[in-house]
Amino acid sequence: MSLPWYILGCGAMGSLHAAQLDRAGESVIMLPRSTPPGGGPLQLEICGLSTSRHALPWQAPEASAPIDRLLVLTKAYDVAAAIGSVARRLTPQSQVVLMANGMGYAEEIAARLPGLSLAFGTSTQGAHRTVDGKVHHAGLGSTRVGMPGVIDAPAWFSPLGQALPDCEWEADISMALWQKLAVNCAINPLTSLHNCRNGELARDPHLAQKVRDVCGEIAEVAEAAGQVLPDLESRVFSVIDATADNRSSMLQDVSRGQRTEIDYINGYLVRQARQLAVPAPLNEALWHAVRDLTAP
Ligand SMILES: NC(=O)C1=CN([C@@H]2O[C@H](COP(=O)(O)OP(=O)(O)OC[C@H]3O[C@@H](n4cnc5c(N)ncnc54)[C@H](OP(=O)(O)O)[C@@H]3O)[C@@H](O)[C@H]2O)C=CC1
Ligand SMILES: CC(C)(CO)C(=O)C(=O)O
Repeated sequence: MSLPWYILGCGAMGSLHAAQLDRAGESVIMLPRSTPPGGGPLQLEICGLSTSRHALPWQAPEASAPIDRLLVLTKAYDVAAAIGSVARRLTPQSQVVLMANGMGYAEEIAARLPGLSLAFGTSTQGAHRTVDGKVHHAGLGSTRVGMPGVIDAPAWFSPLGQALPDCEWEADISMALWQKLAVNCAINPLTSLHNCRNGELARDPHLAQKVRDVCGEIAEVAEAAGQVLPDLESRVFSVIDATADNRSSMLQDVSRGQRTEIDYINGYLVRQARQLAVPAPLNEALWHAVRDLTAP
């Protein structure tokens, strides 16, 4: 058996990934931020598109065992603090895989913990926590994992690639992350502000034009940052089609009055645009409008 996979962020996606690794026979150790009730193994029940039950070992973040393989599945705004809570257990040999939506948290980690080996994942699986404490597997999807500049999959990736459905090493992860950023920059704030499902962004001509305008701004910022994004608009519309019935994760956060990931989505794009002196007024407006929606 390979080294254990530690899971930081034991919510919907963390639980789903833990279950998929456990089903594949991998050793999994959960890192919940508070002690699970009863103190015994952490009980997980997955329902929906896949069903299984798991009793998984867990450790407090401040335990002392070194962490060799760490999968981080918190929200973007919690990534740096969550990794900080296990920083003493990480070594230059540790492999950290960051799976949150958005961009910008890698820079926060590099500033606080320079020298960590970071890989990035992007997933189109879907999951949410249910009121009775289960995790509903709501969307089959694929996962791409990679490290900037690393073309071939390193050995540590193999068990992860086999455990998660349709999970492959991505030779150009920077492009994949920019493409996912563009998808989230266009779909998430517009669906949140117009309280609509993803598909409405293609059906309503006014919203469809906004999607095109957001994509245009992103393509220019990305290009100034050295990242060409071919066919961006049609890729974003394909995701809108494929997820037409979804309520985006941001719309769900807004509906529950929870913090959104906007600072790491359109907010990240605008910070890049400012640094590169490229105008991005529409992304800036969307960033502020969504922040206003959830302002205390
Ligand atoms: N859900 C989905 O379908 C998809 C989600 N994503 C992305 O995956 C990421 C995770 O999303 P999701 O699973 O839905 O989010 P959840 O809110 O369900 O889970 C986040 C988890 O992170 C934990 N957490 C927060 N801060 C810390 C910390 N400092 N230390 C340890 N754990 C911490 C939370 O703990 P606690 O339970 O104590 O609050 C919670 O369990 C997001 O970036 C999201 O955009 C991407 C694709 C699809
Ligand atoms: C792809 C999309 C837009 C699906 O809803 C998503 O990633 C999200 O909701 O955060």
